[in-house]
Amino acid sequence: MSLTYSAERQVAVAAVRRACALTSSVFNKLVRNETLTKDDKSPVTVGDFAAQAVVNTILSRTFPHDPIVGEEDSNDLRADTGVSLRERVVALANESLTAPLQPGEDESWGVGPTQQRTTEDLLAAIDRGNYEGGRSGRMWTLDPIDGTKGFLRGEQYAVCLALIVDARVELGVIGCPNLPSPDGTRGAIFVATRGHGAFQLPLAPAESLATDERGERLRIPAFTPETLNLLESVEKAHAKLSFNEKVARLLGVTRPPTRMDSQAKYAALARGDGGVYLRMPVGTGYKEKIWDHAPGSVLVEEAGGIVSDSRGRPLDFGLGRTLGENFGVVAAGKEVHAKVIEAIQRAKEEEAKEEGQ
Ligand SMILES: Nc1ncnc2c1ncn2[C@@H]1O[C@H](COP(=O)(O)O)[C@@H](OP(=O)(O)O)[C@H]1O
Ligand SMILES: [Mg+2]
Ligand SMILES: [Mg+2]
Ligand SMILES: [Mg+2]
Repeated sequence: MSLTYSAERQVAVAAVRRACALTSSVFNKLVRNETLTKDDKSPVTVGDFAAQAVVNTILSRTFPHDPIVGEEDSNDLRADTGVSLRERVVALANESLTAPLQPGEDESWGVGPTQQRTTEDLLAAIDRGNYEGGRSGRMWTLDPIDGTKGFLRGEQYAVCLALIVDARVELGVIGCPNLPSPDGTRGAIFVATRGHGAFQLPLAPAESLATDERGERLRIPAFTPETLNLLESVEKAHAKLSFNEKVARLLGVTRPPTRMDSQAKYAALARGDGGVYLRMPVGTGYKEKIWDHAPGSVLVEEAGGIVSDSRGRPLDFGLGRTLGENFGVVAAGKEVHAKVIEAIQRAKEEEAKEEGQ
């Protein structure tokens, strides 16, 4: 029987919930100069930095020896020009960390309000995410805001945290503050532990909810070509959407794709809102990051699906901060997955012919 990782699950869910509350409140108050452009030209906001400080601080209280592979680092905040940003990040992180005990939190796991932290404490907490990753041992991987561009547009984004042990993702938590539910509300949290299923929980649990709440179990349903559709990125620079069109046609898909930012795509797939997540490289040599796929992959696998690269090879989380040699990502239910891998091969042949003409 696989381990249940119940302490890790409790702590990770609590940390992601606190970070989601933080990012939601930041969005409503965000001003233009609270966003920086990183060296790779991608945006990062005070919300990304503060959420990483909060999650890493909470993780480090209960698991002080676990290394963390986090997306952000404090270099830009430490630079002189970042003074006001730095102060905002510190205030936001402290507000979140010192907030009273939340429903669903269990102090016996070391989860709950903490003392105010100094600026240096919080910058150091962000930099706890500097671990290089690797094949052996325990490590966490954190994307404090996945889909920063979606976050800035007021659309989908996710706070994503996973525990990886010996290169295998054992636990994944994805908080989606803006994800709509059929009942008209917004926000949900998705949790999966390897061997123990995938679940959806309320983002903000009711006061009465027991701390060991399991939530609603998720299973990917069966699809026909008529009910199938693709889940894909909003950002054209992140995935080759023209290739997705070819694959959809070869699969006989008639419904238009659902475009959404972040690992909310994996969450949507796990609960049956869309049948395939397809992400093909745009051809710039970009290597996918482990924090963009670790929690989503265990969630979909525990919902009965398969996650691989576009050639059908397993994603390798043991190569460091990136997925290294993997080429693209395909996530889907078992039957659909096999058909997609086949369709990708045919789409590649078509493409080669077109290019040869
Ligand atoms: N050229 C590129 N190709 C593929 N993914 C990219 C990319 N540039 C950035 N990304 C990643 O795409 C993620 C968002 O995924 P999606 O397109 O599914 O919304 C970003 O996460 P962040 O927003 O956390 O930086 C970033 O890591
Ligand atoms: Mg980013
Ligand atoms: Mg990301
Ligand atoms: Mg991010």
